Amino acid sequence: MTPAPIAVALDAPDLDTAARWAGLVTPHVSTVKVGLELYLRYGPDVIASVRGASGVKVFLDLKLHDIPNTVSGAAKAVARLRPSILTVHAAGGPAMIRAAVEAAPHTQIAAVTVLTSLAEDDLGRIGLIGPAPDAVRRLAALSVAAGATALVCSPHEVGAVRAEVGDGITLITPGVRPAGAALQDQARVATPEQALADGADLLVIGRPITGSPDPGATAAAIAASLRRTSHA
Ligand SMILES: O=c1ccn([C@@H]2O[C@H](COP(=O)(O)O)[C@@H](O)[C@H]2O)c(=O)[nH]1
Repeated sequence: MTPAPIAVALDAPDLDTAARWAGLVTPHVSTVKVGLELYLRYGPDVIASVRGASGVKVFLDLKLHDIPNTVSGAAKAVARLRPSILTVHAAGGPAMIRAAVEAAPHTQIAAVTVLTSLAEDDLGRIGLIGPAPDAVRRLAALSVAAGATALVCSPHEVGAVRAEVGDGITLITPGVRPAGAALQDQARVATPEQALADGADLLVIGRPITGSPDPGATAAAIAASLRRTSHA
């Protein structure tokens, strides 16, 4: 069975838990995601631990955001770990995005547009001109022009972003919640089935899987539901 286009966010407090979750979900999903919590605690070793023997793709979600020279050095430092995807903030601007792209030629650079935890009325407070789909589309276009080949946006904007950037760009959506699941700190959300139908290539799902009593079974159930709806 082809693994589902899901990146499970391994936001765990310790490496054993993260490696255990990775082992449970990797038969069912294409990718596991390492974020700030795990990387800042354990450093580069975490990548080999979660990759394990399965060879699952590892998405390194560090959301780099600094001046171009600093981001270039940081991207170069982690490129040797061969993550499949590395994130930078689109708000860092075109020169910064370009610096990451050039520093990590074997890793897909994904630009994070507007965090999925931000609601429409948060945008003005952080100086973004909304509404969210407009802000996301502007940041998406700028990022692709700077060389990013992947974008992170919420499922709410994925259709508009696809129309803006075309088919060759990988669209990644966090803010994914199975029907009835708690939203927690996510604001702009949709179900896995809806996000995929609207054009997402990779769904980021963390706590609905890792917080469930059986992460392997939950990942398998979401993967099966995606297969059913995409063939319907
Ligand atoms: O806009 C963004 C960018 C990244 N994330 C990350 O995705 C996961 C989501 O986890 P859940 O438990 O499914 O909420 C998490 O690691 C974030 O750092 C995001 O949520 N939104």
